Amino acid sequence: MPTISEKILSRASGKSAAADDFVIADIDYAMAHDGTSVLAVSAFKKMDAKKVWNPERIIIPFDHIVPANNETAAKLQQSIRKWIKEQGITNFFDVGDGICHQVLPESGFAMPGKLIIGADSHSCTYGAFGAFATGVGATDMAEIFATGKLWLRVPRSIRITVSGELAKGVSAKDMTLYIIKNIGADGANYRTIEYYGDAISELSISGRMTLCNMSIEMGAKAGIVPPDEKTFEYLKGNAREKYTPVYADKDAQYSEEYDFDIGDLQPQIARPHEVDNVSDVGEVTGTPIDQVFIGSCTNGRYEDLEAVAGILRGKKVKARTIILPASRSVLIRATEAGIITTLLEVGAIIAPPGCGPCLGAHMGVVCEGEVCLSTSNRNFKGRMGTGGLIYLSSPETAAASALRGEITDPRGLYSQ
Ligand SMILES: CC(C)[C@H](C(=O)O)[C@@H](O)C(=O)O
Ligand code: SF4
Repeated sequence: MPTISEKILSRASGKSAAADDFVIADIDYAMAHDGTSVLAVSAFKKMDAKKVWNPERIIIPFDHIVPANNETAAKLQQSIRKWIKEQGITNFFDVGDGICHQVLPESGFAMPGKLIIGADSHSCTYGAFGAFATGVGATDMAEIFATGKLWLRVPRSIRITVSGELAKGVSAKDMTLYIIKNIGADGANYRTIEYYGDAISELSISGRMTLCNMSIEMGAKAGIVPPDEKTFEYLKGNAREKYTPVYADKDAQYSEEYDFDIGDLQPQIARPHEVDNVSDVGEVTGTPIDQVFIGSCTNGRYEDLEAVAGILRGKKVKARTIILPASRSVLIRATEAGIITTLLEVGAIIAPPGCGPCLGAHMGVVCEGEVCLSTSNRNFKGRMGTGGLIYLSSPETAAASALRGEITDPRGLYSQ
């Protein structure tokens, strides 16, 4: 009996497909950003393709190196803007609009039951809305641009059930890091993770995006939260088109099943240089930090900035603190709520929406020996600058640590 992936990929390929089958699927939406569109367009041209299959189903947000940091980036971005015009692609989000994985959901492209492919590994974020969404390389994207189709092996599925209530100061990111610690960085290779349980239902849409976003950090092809009232509420007046929610059958076959209880969960930290090198914050408390980065497609949303401002309000940061809201609309909302003023007053730097320091591109690159606490999703060696050490945490832990200039447990900082 089918899982969510089997159902979505059966619908998209027009045949009844089970795990391990190969299918050629029709893509609902395809995304490439400034980084990968350059390669995808070059492959598209090499294939001698002339016109994209459907200019309305291609989405191109510029987010990785925005605004352009040098002439090379400016030139590449110029060439993609030109191609977008030639092709009549309407869903173009230029510099400053935000990170692809934030912009797509905000713009109503991430819908239950859809098959969404992005030329970016964190495209699995859209699983937070019940879509089957995954990342591919630029040449696969070129094939989609040309034909609207992609071959896929239908993934086996893992069922993860999470129960219990998160304590104050402990959030979706801690839950996510804890799951990664237990599953391991390759523990879900080429699987779809389906997330269930009261702790998942309790998560906000933003929290579900954090969780699904990091499914790739366990090797997963996709991570899906079955859609519920919160999903439908978010999509009201926002969804691009009609959608049909897809759920697994009761007796669906899972390759592995895991149960977690997060009732006693402590804030979690991923230590350098692996995402699954996770411990309770208590084990690293007091580690001096040079920089705090709050942002990325994992934790740069309004809810994250609100949590950070709640901890920092009226105080002063000791570590340099760089904040990039995930999108223009996050920045507008945070501005209107006074959060941006609060963050500026505490001594933080607000940079324009985009990926920025997350991948060591610009606006917060670290050097040899520097320690950065980041709310992003990867702490690979050298990612934010050669020789830099990256710890990953929740926005709450990042804020508390910024205040002290060392890794700090955020619990207990609330009513001071
Ligand atoms: C640049 C891009 C291809 C890359 C990805 O696919 O994930 C980036 O977004 C990242 O997070 O490392
Ligand atoms: S914010 Fe970071 S992880 Fe997300 S898409 Fe950008 S570079 Fe990749």
